[in-house]
Amino acid sequence: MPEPTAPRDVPPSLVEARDVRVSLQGTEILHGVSLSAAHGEVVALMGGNGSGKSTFVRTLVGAIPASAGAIELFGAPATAQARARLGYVPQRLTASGGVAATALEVVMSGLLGSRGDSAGVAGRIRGLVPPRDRKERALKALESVGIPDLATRDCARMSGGQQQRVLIARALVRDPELLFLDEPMAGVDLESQVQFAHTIGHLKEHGVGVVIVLHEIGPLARLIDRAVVLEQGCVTYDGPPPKDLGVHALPGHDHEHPHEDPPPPDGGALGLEGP
Ligand SMILES: Nc1ncnc2c1ncn2[C@@H]1O[C@H](COP(=O)(O)OP(=O)(O)OP(=O)(O)O)[C@@H](O)[C@H]1O
Repeated sequence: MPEPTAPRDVPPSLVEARDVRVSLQGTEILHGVSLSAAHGEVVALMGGNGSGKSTFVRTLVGAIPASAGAIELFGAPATAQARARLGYVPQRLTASGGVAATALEVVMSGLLGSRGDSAGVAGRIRGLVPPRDRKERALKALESVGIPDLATRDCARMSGGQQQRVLIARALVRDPELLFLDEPMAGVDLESQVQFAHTIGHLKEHGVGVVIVLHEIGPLARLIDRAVVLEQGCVTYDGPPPKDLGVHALPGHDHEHPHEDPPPPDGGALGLEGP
């Protein structure tokens, strides 16, 4: 008799969304969108303005309900407890929201209501982060995005790039296993982008999954495992980012470059149309 086959040790996807539909104010915005990300995988979510990227991310993190489809987190249907294991940096938010707060305070606010300690998820389930540990963890998170020296600086007096880093630190302080970032590079200078790429590389090495909305791949090129492209609420591409064609051939690249030849009428290698 043959030996029973041992189950294959395939780790579940950190996020698995299947045929997700979302309607906002009576209009269907997402028409059956699927996406997955595994441990250590960096997935770029791309597409033109209004294609549904932010709506999709907000649905995945539980900010908007899906009208149909399935969302699994860590191999099981998404629950509030599973969502506590996520990090999320929304689009175009200023770090302090106009209220005077230091970087340290903003990052520490990421721990309010979260459960955790230095033991990570296991600790999160055991209890709240003790107040005495919060400052230390917030400082470590600021260090990981390269701005420990700005800890006591008022966020309202920081540059856009610095504020963006504070918000990323606020997401990281929760020790997320899966991170959603909505256009974290928008309005951020090249130095900050390089620092940001370094942070993402570090997370990737530690098995964190990252879903990141991008228009420009920039310094992240070497870290991105897969690109998923949305067009009018549907996925039109899901595969490796084309390596040999450079940033300008990537889906979602909708900036004009007058010094370059116009894109081919079929929209290039991925069959995407320009703006
Ligand atoms: N609260 C809302 N109510 C109704 N429609 C909305 C709402 N939020 C977004 N939409 C619409 O949903 C569509 C997708 O918007 P979304 O912000 O998800 O696109 P996006 O791909 O993230 O765009 P961008 O690249 O400009 O950020 C757009 O047509 C937008 O007008």
